[in-house]
Amino acid sequence: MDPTMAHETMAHATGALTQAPGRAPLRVALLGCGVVGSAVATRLVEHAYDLAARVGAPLELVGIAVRRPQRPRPDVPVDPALFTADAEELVTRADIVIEVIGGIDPARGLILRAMEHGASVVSANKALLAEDGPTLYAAADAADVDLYYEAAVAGAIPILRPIRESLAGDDVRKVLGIVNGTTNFVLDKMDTSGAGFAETVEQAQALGYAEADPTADVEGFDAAAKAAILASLAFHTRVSSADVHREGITEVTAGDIQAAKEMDCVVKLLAICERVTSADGSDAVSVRVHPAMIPRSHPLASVRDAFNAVFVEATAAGPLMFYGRGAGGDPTASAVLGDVVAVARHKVAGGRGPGESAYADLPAVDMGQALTRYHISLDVADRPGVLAQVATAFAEQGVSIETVRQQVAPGAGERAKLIVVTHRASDAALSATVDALAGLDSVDDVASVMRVEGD
Ligand SMILES: NC(=O)C1=CN([C@@H]2O[C@H](COP(=O)(O)OP(=O)(O)OC[C@H]3O[C@@H](n4cnc5c(N)ncnc54)[C@H](O)[C@@H]3O)[C@@H](O)[C@H]2O)C=CC1
Ligand SMILES: N[C@@H](CC=O)C(=O)O
Ligand code: NA
Repeated sequence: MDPTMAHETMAHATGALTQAPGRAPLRVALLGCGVVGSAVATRLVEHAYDLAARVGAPLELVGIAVRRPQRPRPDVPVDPALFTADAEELVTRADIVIEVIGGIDPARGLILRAMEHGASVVSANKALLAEDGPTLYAAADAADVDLYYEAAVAGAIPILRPIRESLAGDDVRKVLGIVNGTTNFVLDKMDTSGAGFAETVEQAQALGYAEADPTADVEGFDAAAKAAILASLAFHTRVSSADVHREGITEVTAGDIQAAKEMDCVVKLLAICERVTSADGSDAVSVRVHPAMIPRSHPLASVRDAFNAVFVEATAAGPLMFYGRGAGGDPTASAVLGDVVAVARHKVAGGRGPGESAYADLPAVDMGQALTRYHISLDVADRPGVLAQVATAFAEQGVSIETVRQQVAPGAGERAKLIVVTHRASDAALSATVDALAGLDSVDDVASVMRVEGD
C-alpha cells in the first residue's frame, strides 16, 4: 500500500487528525457545513497526514458551526460532538477560521470576531468580500492575521493568488472572465440546442446547476461580486459591487444566439475589468458584467457547460488563461484548503501573506464612458434611402460602422434585416444610437442589440 494511504487510513480509523511533524496542532474552526463546508471537512480529515506534512504542523478540526448540530450528517466523517450551534464561541478558540456560511451577516461579524481573537480567516464568500472587503482587510491588519479567499472567484481555479502574488511585479491591463457556471451552462445549451432562455433555465435547475431561485446567477449579481474582487486585486484599487455595471442574461433571446452564430460568435456572460484612460487623460478602471458576443476563435468561446475561465492581459506577461471548475463541493474545497495550507504555513513560520493593496486608488468610470462595440440587428423597410437614414443615426452620435449587411428573406416583401457591427465607441453614444434607430419610421424593430468583445 502507498505509505501516504497507510497514514491516512490510520488517521481516519483512530479519529486522530494527523501524524504530524514536530509542532503543536493548529486549531481549525469551520463555519457552515453545506455543499462547500462538508467537502472541506471531509478533505481535512481524510487528507490530514498530507496537509500536516505540507504545513509543518497538524491541523486539528476543533468545531463545525451549523444551524442544527443534532442533525445526522453521515456523509461528513467527523466526530458528531464537533458540531455546534455556537459559532460566536467557536471562533474564539481557533488559529484558523474557515467561513463557508455565505451572505453578509452573520458571516461578517463572525470573521471580525475571529480576527480579534487572533485567527487567520479563509472565506469563499464573494458577496461579503465584494461588499465590504476593506473592513475585513482593516481588521486583518489590526490583528496581524491573514485573510484569504481564493474560492470566492471561479471556485477551484487559482486566479486570485496568481493576480495578487504571481503578477505583483507586472501591470495587469485587463481581466476578462466567465466566472458564473450557471449562466455559462444556460448560454451554452441555448447555443447548442437553439432553445429559449426560460426552458434552458428549467433544464439547468433539473440538472442541479441552477438554484430554485436563480436570480443571483441569471441577473449577474454573482458575477458582479466576482468582478469587483478581480478588479480590486488586478488594479490595486478598492472596487465594490456597487461600482460594477451589471446586466444579466434574462433578456438574451434565441434570436440573439442565432445572430451571434451568423457572426461566427458565441454569447457569454462576461466579467470585464479594464484599466482605461479616461477623458482627462488619467487612468481609471472600467468594471462591468454583461452578455457579449465573442468570436468562436477566442479562447473563452470554447468554455462549455458550467466551466469557468479567466483571461488576463498583463503588460510584460502578455495574455494568460486560467480554466477549470468554478463551483461544486470538491472543486471549491480544493481552493479553500489551498488557502488553509497557505495561512497555516504563515502561522508556523511567523508572519503573514500580503494584505490589501489599494495604493493606486483609481476612480471607476461609469458604463457610459466604457468603450465597447455593438452588434445591432434591425428589421427595416427595403426601400431607397433607408440605409442612409440608418447610417446617419450612427454618424450623428459619432459612432463608426465597421460592417453592415442586408438580408432579404424570400417572400419578405419590402422588408429586410440590416445587421450592423460598430467600431469601438462610448457605450453612451452606442446606446443613444440604438434609441435613435428605434425612433426611425423605416425601422420596424431593433431586433437584437449585443455588445461585442474579445478582439
Ligand atoms: N457551492 C459552490 O459551488 C460555491 C460556493 N461558494 C461560496 O461558499 C459559501 C458557501 O456556499 P455553499 O456551501 O454552497 O452554501 P450552502 O447553503 O450549501 O451551505 C451554507 C451552510 O451554512 C449554514 N449556515 C448558515 N447560517 C449559519 C449560521 N449562522 N451558523 C452556522 N451555520 C450557518 C447553512 O445551514 C448551510 O449548511 C458561499 O459564500 C458561496 O458563495 C463559492 C464558490 C462555489
Ligand atoms: N453560483 C455560482 C457558483 C458559485 O460561485 C455559479 O453558478 O458559478
Ligand atoms: Na478561485
